[in-house]
Amino acid sequence: MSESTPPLTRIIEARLLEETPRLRAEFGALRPGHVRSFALDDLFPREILDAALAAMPTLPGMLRRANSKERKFVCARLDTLAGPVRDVVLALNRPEIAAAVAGITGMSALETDPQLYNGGVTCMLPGDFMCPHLDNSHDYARKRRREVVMLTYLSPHWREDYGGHLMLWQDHRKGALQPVAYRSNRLVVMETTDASWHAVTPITGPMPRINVTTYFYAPPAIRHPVRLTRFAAWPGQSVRQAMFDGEFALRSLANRAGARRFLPNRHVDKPAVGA
Ligand SMILES: O=C(O)CCC(=O)C(=O)O
Ligand SMILES: [Fe+2]
Repeated sequence: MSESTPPLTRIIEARLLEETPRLRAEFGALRPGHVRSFALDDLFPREILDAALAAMPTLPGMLRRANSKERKFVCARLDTLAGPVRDVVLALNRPEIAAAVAGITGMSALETDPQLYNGGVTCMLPGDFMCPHLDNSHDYARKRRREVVMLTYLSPHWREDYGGHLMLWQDHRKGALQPVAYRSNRLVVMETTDASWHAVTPITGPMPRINVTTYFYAPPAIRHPVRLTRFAAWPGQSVRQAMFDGEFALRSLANRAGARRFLPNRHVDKPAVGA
């Protein structure tokens, strides 16, 4: 831990380190048909959580993604976040936290992403959801493979019957479902492999579901084919499945043809961490 470690990072790191043996057992070893994950509760002291919740961006300041695959608000610009929220985002995206997560998951080295590509604050409203999907596999430059996603759940007083739970499947068509409950002040780490399908069940409660997303990456020397984000329908929805498969095939084709170079990127305009 260096001199410049933010105090909030020290708090999160301490929580991870004090529960490492339990979390290591929960994450477990590679097993066919299983997505490895762990959940850590009571992450932040009450006053830090309250300050962050009170300073959340308003919905007009966020970007709406609403289609048949997902419905959510995301904040793509770190510099628009109020201090207490930015502090939380930055405290999580630190090498000390990546190292603690590496110690739990057994991954040899995990790196942070100064661009916070696809990361930051997400807000889902009643009725919002994310269909089963595989996240895309790399950082923005496609130099480093994503190893884990870290989800920090913040909304207070969440009840089980409010929905918004994370569902994991090793293979969305065959594997057994592994539910991970959305709970206030809970941190969830999940491996991001070619088979770690996951979804967020529709929000049925009366309040927004707030989450901070952080990704950790393997060092660039570890090569792996690029995978784009891929959605699947909920089991039994065959028409929607065909639609999603068609859309994925088109997107993959456009990607191979190099279309990405001509598309605007909503993430690179974020200031680097510490800048
Ligand atoms: O919010 C969650 O629990 C998961 C979010 C997710 O899977 C994503 O943003 O790709
Ligand atoms: Fe995801």
